[in-house]
Amino acid sequence: MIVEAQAVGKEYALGKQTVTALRNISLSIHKGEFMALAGPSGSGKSTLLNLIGCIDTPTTGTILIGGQNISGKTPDELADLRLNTLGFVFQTFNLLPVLSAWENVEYPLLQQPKVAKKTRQERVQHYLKVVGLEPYAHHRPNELSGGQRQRVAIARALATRPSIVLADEPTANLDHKTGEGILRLMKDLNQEEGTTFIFSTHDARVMEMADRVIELADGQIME
Ligand SMILES: Nc1ncnc2c1ncn2[C@@H]1O[C@H](COP(=O)(O)OP(=O)(O)OP(=O)(O)O)[C@@H](O)[C@H]1O
Repeated sequence: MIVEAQAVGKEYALGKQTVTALRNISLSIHKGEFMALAGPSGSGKSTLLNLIGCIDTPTTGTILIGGQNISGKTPDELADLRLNTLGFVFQTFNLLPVLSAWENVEYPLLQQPKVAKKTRQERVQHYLKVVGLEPYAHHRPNELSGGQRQRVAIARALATRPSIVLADEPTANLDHKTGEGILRLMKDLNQEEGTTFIFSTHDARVMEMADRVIELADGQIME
């Protein structure tokens, strides 16, 4: 199993109140799975992705990534895991506005000292090509369309060769045709490189392409 959640719960403190976002989630994800998390708004999809992505920690229960319990890890070890094992595509893309498409994709690679300059440049070029953005390498995010920005974010998430890509609503904010292209691209990478994909979605096309759809409601997995 590449990802395991064991009886995971997550509560947020909101003023004096406690919001329960996830309750008793147990889930195993195989290496190479193309998996969708579905469910209504507020059902806990983003929360679960953030926990698997080590961006946040569960209130109760355990998450294992590649067999390793992440709650025992130091902040440095978690940063390392995020950098080397996980790729994250956020709904808002989170590109750095002052950097070009090329530099945005290169950025996480600069933090991998083991990747030599030549390899780094080949990787950036390769992934920009994979997402069809070679001609836009020197454009900044505000000089790109929404779909193009989304593709830069995907190239950036893939360039570090993560074994797991987490994507929060990868086709939201995109027109039908662009969304279809992005999905196809992710499915091809899944099949060619064996990358595990886990995404949250409301999109029926995404669910159709998935190997498995897990349905959340009110912070729980529906049977
Ligand atoms: N930082 C936070 N503080 C307080 N409550 C939060 C926080 N983040 C999420 N929640 C609450 O946790 C629950 C789950 O939210 P989450 O964002 O995981 O849902 P979602 O299924 O991803 O929704 P959507 O489809 O609208 O993105 C919601 O009730 C939400 O209001």
